Amino acid sequence: MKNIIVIMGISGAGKSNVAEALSKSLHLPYLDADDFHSKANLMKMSSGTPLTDDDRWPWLASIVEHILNTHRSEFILACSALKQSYRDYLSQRLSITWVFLDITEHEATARLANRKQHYTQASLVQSQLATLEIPKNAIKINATDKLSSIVSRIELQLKKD
Ligand SMILES: Nc1ncnc2c1ncn2[C@@H]1O[C@H](COP(=O)(O)OP(=O)(O)O)[C@@H](O)[C@H]1O
Ligand SMILES: O=C(O)[C@H](O)[C@@H](O)[C@H](O)[C@H](O)COP(=O)(O)O
Repeated sequence: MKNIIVIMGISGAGKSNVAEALSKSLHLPYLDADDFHSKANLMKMSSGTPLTDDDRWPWLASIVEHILNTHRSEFILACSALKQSYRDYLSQRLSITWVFLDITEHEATARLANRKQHYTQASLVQSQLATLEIPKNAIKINATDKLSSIVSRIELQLKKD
């Protein structure tokens, strides 16, 4: 099975930033689940409407298919993976190490309000937190630490596992 490190958490937790930095540090390819959303999903999120399970299943399926169809055997993936059922689905055909970026509503809302050129609305943070089922089997990281400290901590934990 392909080995994937998934950086998960709500919108604004820092998934894309952390996944990109970790990918550089570990010299592994990086994928962002954001790039796999359909136009309909993007329009929904742009208008501040939360996605439903029905919106997310085909999206998650397309990510798995993409990974299985590439020749690389290891990836870093930034993906919200908010519910345990989504994580179970991704784990069916991929061997996954989970990294959970933990962030408060206040901090995530402030970050999204400042983040430019992105479709996600800060108003989605509440529904993202309501949907989030905190993983039990993840490397848990305080998302407000410095990016370099986050990357070092993840690398340390990966060595222990
Ligand atoms: N560790 C961090 N410290 C401070 N700001 C951060 C940190 N990680 C991410 N950010 C900022 O927070 C915003 C959201 O980060 P991003 O990686 O896009 O999150 P996500 O992919 O989870 O939505 C961006 O503007 C980013 O620059
Ligand atoms: O499952 C979802 O509701 C979405 O995938 C969401 O969690 C994701 O976070 C968006 O793609 C926004 O993108 P950012 O996470 O990069 O803000």
